[in-house]
Amino acid sequence: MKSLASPPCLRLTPTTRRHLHPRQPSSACYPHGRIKSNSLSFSSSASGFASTLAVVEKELRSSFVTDAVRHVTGSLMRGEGLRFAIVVARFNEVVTKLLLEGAIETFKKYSVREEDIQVVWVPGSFEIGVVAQRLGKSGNFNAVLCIGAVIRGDTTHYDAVANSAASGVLSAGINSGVPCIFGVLTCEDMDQALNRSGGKAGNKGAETALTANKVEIVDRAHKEEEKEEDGNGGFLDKVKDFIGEKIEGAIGFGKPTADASAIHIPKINLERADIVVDVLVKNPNPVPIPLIESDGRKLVSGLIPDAGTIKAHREETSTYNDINPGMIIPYRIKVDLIVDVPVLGRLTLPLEKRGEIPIPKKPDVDIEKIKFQKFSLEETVAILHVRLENLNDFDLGVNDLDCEVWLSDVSIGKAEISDSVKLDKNGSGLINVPITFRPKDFGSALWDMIRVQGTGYTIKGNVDVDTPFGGMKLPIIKEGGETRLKKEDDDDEE
Ligand SMILES: Nc1c(NC[C@H](O)[C@H](O)[C@H](O)CO)[nH]c(=O)[nH]c1=O
Ligand SMILES: CC(=O)[C@@H](O)COP(=O)(O)O
Repeated sequence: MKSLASPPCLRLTPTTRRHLHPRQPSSACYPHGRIKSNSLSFSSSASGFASTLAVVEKELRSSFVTDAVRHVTGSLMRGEGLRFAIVVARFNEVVTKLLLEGAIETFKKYSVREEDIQVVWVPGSFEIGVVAQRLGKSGNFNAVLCIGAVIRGDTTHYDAVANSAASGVLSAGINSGVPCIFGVLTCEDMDQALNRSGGKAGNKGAETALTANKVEIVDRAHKEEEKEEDGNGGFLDKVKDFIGEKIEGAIGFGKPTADASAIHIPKINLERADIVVDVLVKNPNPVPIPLIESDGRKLVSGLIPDAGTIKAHREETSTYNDINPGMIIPYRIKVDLIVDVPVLGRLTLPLEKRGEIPIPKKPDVDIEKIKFQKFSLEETVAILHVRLENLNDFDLGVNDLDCEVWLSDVSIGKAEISDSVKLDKNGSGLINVPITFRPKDFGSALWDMIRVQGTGYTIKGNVDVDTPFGGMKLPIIKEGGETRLKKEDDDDEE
């Protein structure tokens, strides 16, 4: 069996599902200034965390330091619109404060807006990873800077803290899908640390900010998103889904869904089938979302919702050779709709529908008899009693019939009906087709033939039928049949 690879015609009918998630105040999304503890994703529901987290949360509630950020002004270009979190260890604060200042100074140079920087203090470098991960997963930041200073003491404690900080930051990046930049100094002594926090070896905090602000970090995140739109369903797919759920829950932006809700076949014959697909796009967001394109083929574009229905811009034709009555042709429709959702960004909504189109067998046709109502050389009016037999395993509704009729070898004219008749599956039905002609035009042969009681006939034409799969025009033909000729008042039941 062959399959129609793509739909000949797409009609897309998106509908709306609005206000499922009431919009939250925007501060929940982009907090700035002194932040209320409930505006973060940290919550008391995180009871599964070790007691260290309780310490961290206490720190968080009491110690969001944003005053320093408030002093950051200016507007360069590159970092505008990027959002960063900075997790800073309070341990060795004399050093970490300088590192933080260096980081913020650098953001300032890169035009990151103060309201787009969130500073979170944690007790020590050991706690940085867990908080960085939660900030990364919040979906609110392009990158998370991790700042700390581990300075060797007398015991091996240094190694434990330094290694844990490094692996914690690494895990945070991997688990959240958001770059977590390692800005934790690991020094032999305080001198080394001060040299690296604005002293003669520079400021590692500033370098960390630079790394976070580097275009390739942000770009890399975008590229990964694009890859995800290929529908690979990889790691980033999951991350994005996760973020999507979080954001949906938190601020009301959610992933739209698309489904092929109905398939119509408005026209089918032995040469061509038109398939129309109704696509239902549900937009759970409180704002319209732009539908960018579908499958790179620009089938549709517009806002969902806007006026309600978005029409497909083009048709596609697939050729399927050797269509024969009685066949069942499988089809598969595959379209990727791409939408732009606030906060979540570009999402691909893959759409696939499979089905089967049966090609009906044309009805058998027979002129059972021809009854003459008016009988003269000038004008003869006859009723053709046409029996149609449905050879299919489904009902047919006959809506229209047009045909040309030959008696013997003489074409007596065209006839049509616009009555409806239902043919049960494998059943038959009778249609009365009126026809008017002038025997005079056909010479005496036809006239003689009409006067006898039976004759050969040919009928050719088309019937418009309704099937469970849509309306179709089917050919009818009967060549050289035999029929009885009757006067109107003759006994019908004979
Ligand atoms: N010694 C250093 C620490 N130690 C503290 C730990 O980071 C952690 O807060 C504590 O063990 C509770 O879990 N932290 C640093 O940042 N730098 C150090 O030199
Ligand atoms: C970096 C540290 O772990 C340090 O503060 C611990 O010092 P000590 O090894 O002397 O206990």
